[in-house]
Amino acid sequence: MKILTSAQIRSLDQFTIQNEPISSLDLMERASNAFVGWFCNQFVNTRPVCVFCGKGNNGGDGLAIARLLSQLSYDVQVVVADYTPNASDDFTQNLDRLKTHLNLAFISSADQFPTLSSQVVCIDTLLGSGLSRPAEGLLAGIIHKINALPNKVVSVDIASGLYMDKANGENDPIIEPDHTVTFQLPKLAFLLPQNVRFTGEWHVVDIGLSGKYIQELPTPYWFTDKKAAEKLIQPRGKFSHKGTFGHALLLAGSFGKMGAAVLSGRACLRSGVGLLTMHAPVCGYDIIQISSPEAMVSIDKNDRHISQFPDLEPYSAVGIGPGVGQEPVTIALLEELLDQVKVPLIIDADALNILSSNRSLLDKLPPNTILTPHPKEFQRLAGESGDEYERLELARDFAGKYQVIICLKGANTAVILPNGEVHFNSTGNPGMATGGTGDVLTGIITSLLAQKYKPAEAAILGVYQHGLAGDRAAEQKGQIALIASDVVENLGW
Ligand SMILES: NC(=O)C1=CN([C@@H]2O[C@H](COP(=O)(O)OP(=O)(O)OC[C@H]3O[C@@H](n4cnc5c(N)ncnc54)[C@H](O)[C@@H]3O)[C@@H](O)[C@H]2O)[C@@H](O)CC1
Ligand SMILES: Nc1ncnc2c1ncn2[C@@H]1O[C@H](COP(=O)(O)OP(=O)(O)O)[C@@H](O)[C@H]1O
Ligand SMILES: [K+]
Repeated sequence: MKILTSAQIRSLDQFTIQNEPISSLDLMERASNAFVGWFCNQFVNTRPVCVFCGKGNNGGDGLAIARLLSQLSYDVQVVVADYTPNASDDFTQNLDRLKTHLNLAFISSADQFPTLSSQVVCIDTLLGSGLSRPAEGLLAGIIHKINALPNKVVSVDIASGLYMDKANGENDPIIEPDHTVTFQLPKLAFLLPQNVRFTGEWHVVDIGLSGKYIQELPTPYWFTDKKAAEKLIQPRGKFSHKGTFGHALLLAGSFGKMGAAVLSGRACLRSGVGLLTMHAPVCGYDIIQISSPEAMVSIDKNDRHISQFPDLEPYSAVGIGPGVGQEPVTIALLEELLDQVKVPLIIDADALNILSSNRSLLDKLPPNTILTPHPKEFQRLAGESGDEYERLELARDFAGKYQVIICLKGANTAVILPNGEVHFNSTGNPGMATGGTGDVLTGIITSLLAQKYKPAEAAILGVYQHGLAGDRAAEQKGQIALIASDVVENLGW
């Protein structure tokens, strides 16, 4: 799915209105119906509702939603923030449709904020995608009052006061909803951890905006949903054999960190590779042979750290990093590997830290190498950034400069391609914030690279499947009990 800017959404609304064609009032009705469909599944009609409306089209949605909910026997109260004499046309028309039926108040001061029982569900339609400056005055006052309530709050399209596609100021008044129900497409703001308070759980409802026009609109930002991910999976042919699915080489582990090697090796095997060879220091031999009988082992001359790699000729992809440490012998190995490797490569964990402290190696990265930093590793690699929008830009610059693919890990891991595209992941959960889950991801992506998935596809699909396995694991064990091995065991293709 694409993620568009607020300006693009505006032009998409306009295109749909002109070309479907549909009147903007009817489109508002459709959007409001889509919201009400979601709302009725979430809150039964014994819950009273208070809709807070601005005077733009988001507020127009609010008025239409109030009418539709009252027709469904919800007890509905409407509060309009009278901050401007200028209301949008569709707001005014919806006000006419509503006026006579409902408990409706215009307020011009936050002191007139109603007293609400804690059962009341607040629907926030003060400001939507048209936000052009931080909320202030009356709107800010109402936002603060709503945020101070213990009540459930649902924002329509986007929390009032939150920009869709750029950073807010630290003290901007913004609604802190329990849910956001957004129209048609996810918004960039929802995908960045700094906005978590201002999104709650978010949900996308279809309002039938032109799919053809969405296809035409250029954007660097994408959201990898189930449909997008499943399209990337290559089915296995009936006459395929293990040679069809490549031979992966994983360089991983050191004394005390052989678990990282085992986790990435098992994830690699569970992701469809034909053959796997794991290269490890002497201390890892028994551990790998016993824990991963399906893998072959190549043993280093060094007891505790890897210092060499086998002849690369048989391998179709190489993964390096999980648990390798940063000993001088391993730094030398990485340099030699970068000089020699001709097949797709993924670099993770300590191998990334080696790149950060030996920056001349960055110029040796083969094009389309995949780097999988968590935020701290990314900061070591690329430097500080003021906020997460800036960090995204930094990552795009870095990916372009070195022609590499960056998987910036976290909730909604962002896969950033050399051409500047950013693909946000839709799977995964906080149960995965536990040691070793990153090693699992490295194994999965190494496996896909060995099977000749294009590096960009291997990164996007690998990140998706990793999160999906984490979600399945969390269903079984719960998020708190989840460990990295559970992610491996729940890989399913
Ligand atoms: N036909 C359409 O365009 C559709 C629009 N829809 C709704 O319309 C919303 C966008 O409507 P609008 O563009 O009217 O935007 P808003 O409802 O966000 O209202 C913005 C209006 O207030 C002004 N404004 C912006 N920031 C302000 C601030 N801080 N303080 C005071 N005034 C401020 C703007 O100049 C603009 O006139 C969407 O979020 C969505 O809810 C939906 O009904 C779907 C169809
Ligand atoms: N809150 C979260 N929601 C979704 N996924 C998460 C969350 N926290 C961590 N993860 C995922 O777990 C993995 C953690 O990787 P990493 O930090 O490298 O761990 P380790 O080094 O211990 O293996 C990443 O793939 C990341 O996307
Ligand atoms: K809103």
